[in-house]
Amino acid sequence: MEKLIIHGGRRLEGHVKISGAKNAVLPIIAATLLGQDTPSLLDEVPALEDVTTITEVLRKLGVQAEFDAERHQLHVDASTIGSCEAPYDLVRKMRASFLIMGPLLARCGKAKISLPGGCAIGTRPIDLHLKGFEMLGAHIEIGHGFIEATAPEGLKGTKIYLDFPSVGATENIIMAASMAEGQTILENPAQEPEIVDLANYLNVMGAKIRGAGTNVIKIDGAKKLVGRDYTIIPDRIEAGTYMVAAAMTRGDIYVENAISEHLKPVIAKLKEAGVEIEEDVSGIRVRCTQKTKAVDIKTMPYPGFPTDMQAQFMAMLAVSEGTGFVTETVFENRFMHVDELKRMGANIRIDGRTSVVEGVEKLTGCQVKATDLRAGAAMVLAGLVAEGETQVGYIHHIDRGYDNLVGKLVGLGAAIERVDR
Ligand SMILES: CC(=O)N[C@H]1[C@@H](OP(=O)(O)OP(=O)(O)OC[C@H]2O[C@@H](n3ccc(=O)[nH]c3=O)[C@H](O)[C@@H]2O)O[C@H](CO)[C@@H](O)[C@@H]1O
Ligand SMILES: C=C(OP(=O)(O)O)C(=O)O
Repeated sequence: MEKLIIHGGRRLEGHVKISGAKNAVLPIIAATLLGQDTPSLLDEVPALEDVTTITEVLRKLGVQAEFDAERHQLHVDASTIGSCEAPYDLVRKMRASFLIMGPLLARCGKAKISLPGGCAIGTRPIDLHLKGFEMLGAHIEIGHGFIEATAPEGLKGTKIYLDFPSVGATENIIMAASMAEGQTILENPAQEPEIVDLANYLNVMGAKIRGAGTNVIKIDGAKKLVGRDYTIIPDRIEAGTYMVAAAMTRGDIYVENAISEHLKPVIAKLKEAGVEIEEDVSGIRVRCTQKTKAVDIKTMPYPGFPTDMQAQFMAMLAVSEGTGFVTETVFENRFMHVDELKRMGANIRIDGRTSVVEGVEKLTGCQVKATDLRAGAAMVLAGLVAEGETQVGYIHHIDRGYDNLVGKLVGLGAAIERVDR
């Protein structure tokens, strides 16, 4: 089994370059399905397992898709689509595969996709996606583990209010509505920077989307969208993870490409913890000279504190001065890392949706597992400051979302290696 072996206690310093955002590139790759006539060339595509998986999904649909991981470029020619069906083996690997439903419905008037199922962090239903498709005029049938959506007469623009600002539902609805007849008004959508990136790409393809990033999005359906070149935004969660690494190791890291506008709650909380932050147009410098102070965090949809940074902050709080409260409101079961951190000596107790983290003097290295992607990142961060050796297993979760994690950390002076034993 592949593992990461970390020897803790090294101060991290230097430059790290942030890759393109996983959560922007996945919906954008799904959106390439809408591009007729000309191919799309996507730039700054991170080399991640999730990118490989969604590229395979495109190929299963009969679309030409080539990923050049060295150049970080993905070439997609969706001028013809051969199939509208996504099988379980691929959707199971990555829930974001479900994002092809909106584009397929818009482009082909039908889609059959395996039900994604739950995952470690929660049941993650897709009711809001389906409600949106139905309001746009699609007929939905569920059976034999598949969801089949059809709209033989095409989709029609309408007003849709989302009960919760779901990121995936917002993306799927925008993509479906971009080729619907007439106007769609989406109220209470997600406002994440990745939604704005998707809308920008769709607009470059010929869509008419206004208001992405605000609480109302208006989409005027276009007759046809064409493939276009596009560059993906930097990954704010990857950036935030290295910022926490600087804070925990009392290091000094320049996080190149990080966009401070996208990281406001993370920056605010790091400053509150006593970390020095300097922002400029090319990135963010993070310096820490003392033990961090405990802070409280509560995850919320954007622009609130991101749930995808909760586990990494928990690792930091585990070795901070004082007691911090971590409240998770977005996912119902995103505390799997607590037991793993406890194995390393952390003092954490869970009380419903809140974890109470009492900082300890030191963590000690041991064998732990990455129970999900960000839990895995938290284990690596804890390993960077733990006494002795930490072995992190189940690292396929980490490969889903961190491009060259080991290389980037080694470049900053960490003692970390990937082994297969
Ligand atoms: C590929 C991608 O971009 N993944 C991100 C996306 O996931 P994802 O798009 O799955 O997250 P959502 O915003 O949809 O989910 C947030 C909450 O809404 C619930 N929900 C969602 C849809 C639905 O139809 N019904 C429903 O109840 C979910 O179970 C969850 O509790 O946003 C999450 C929240 O910021 C991030 O943690 C993920 O990294
Ligand atoms: C939960 C995450 O991703 P996904 O929605 O792809 O599972 C994440 O990026 O932390």
